[in-house]
Amino acid sequence: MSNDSNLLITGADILGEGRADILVRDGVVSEIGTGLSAPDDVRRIDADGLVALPGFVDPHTHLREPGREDTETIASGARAAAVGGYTAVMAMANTTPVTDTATAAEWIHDKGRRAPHVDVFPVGAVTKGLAGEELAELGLMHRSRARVSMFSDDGKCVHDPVLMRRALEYVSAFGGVVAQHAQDPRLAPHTACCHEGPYSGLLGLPAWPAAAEESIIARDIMLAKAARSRLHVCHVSTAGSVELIRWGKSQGVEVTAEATPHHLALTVELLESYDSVYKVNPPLRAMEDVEALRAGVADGTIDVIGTDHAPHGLHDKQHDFEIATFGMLGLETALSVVSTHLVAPGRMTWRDVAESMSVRPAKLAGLAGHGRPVAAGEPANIALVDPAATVVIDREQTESLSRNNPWHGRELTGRVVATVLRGRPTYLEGRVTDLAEEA
Ligand SMILES: NC(=O)N[C@@H](CC(=O)O)C(=O)O
Ligand SMILES: [Zn+2]
Ligand SMILES: [Zn+2]
Repeated sequence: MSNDSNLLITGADILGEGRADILVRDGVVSEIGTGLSAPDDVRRIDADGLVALPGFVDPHTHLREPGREDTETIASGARAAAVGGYTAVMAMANTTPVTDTATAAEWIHDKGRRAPHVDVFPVGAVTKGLAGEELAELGLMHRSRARVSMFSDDGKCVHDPVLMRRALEYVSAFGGVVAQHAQDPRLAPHTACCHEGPYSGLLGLPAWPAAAEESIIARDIMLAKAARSRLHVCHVSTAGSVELIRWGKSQGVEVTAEATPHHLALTVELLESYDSVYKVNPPLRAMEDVEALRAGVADGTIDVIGTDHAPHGLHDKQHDFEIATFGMLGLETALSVVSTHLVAPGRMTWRDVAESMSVRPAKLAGLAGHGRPVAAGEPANIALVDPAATVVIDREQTESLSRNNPWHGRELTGRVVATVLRGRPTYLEGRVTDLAEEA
């Protein structure tokens, strides 16, 4: 009887550094070499011309379950993740109800384990109900079955410095990390939706100044330093933020940072269309910010690339720009955007992509079975990428339940061809694999 987690991948270019076959037994890489063979009943993937990378780990995904299952479920988000080459995703806490208790975290964790296409891990809220007033049960979430070690009020900023300090101190006891959505709510209130600069004036849209992000990052770096704790900065968007993080690292502060594919490629000029698909938090910035983010990713100041996949329904997006919801899809297109804007121009190697999309996000979130090298003895979590393929993105061709795709109609270079989770293909030949929900 054939085991569906046995696999032979032939002729893959591992990290873009040399061709080899990859033999998988019982979900684990058993051998890497040339001319490997396997019994006839073992599934084969011909990876001629494809680059093999460790399966991607998204440190920042919004699934909308529980609460808005019309826009994304754990299962649909998991399928979209498989299309994008992901084998693990961190599910943000801003669901309804919020993931702010051990019970809620275990619910996501258990449901995530049954989603067969990707490993889903809950992020815990920092404050109860994301209200920014009282710490959530951080310790209980960590000691629960879900073993939460990453905490975030993402969507909202933990703006009270005393609360932020306590959160950092609290999680340092168990090596946890606080992931901050850096937005000072006085400098950039919820109405702010356009990068402050010539365009906010020209378009007459409420301005979101760079200082609203940078002042929180500067403050949090000082708090993390004093607490000797770990700070992660979500979706960094300005050149000044990159400078601050570079400085924090040079001081030995344990600060990590994330950039999204959209902030690495798209700019504020797109808001001229008033198309709400471009409305996102933090907002699309100027080209000099994009350049600084790219340089930050290339030199490792920005540790990880996170999608901030944020599905929204038509009814929430189809409004005037100022009242539409914030956020854009990202899981299915992330690799293609990174390949087009960073790998093809020579700013990043495939090894660098493996670091920022798999190895470092897994470390950040404390995931043991992910972000491991493609090597014998390691779990067979692998993304196979065709670096030469060009794709024209079509928002209707998606596993997501939402359509707020800012890449619609754009041509990108490089795409995921297959995703393997513990030896089982979750995505192959342009299709998500039929896998039964686990019991
Ligand atoms: N990025 C967004 O614009 N939206 C996110 C929240 C967030 O990441 O801040 C969402 O949950 O929709
Ligand atoms: Zn956010
Ligand atoms: Zn987010």
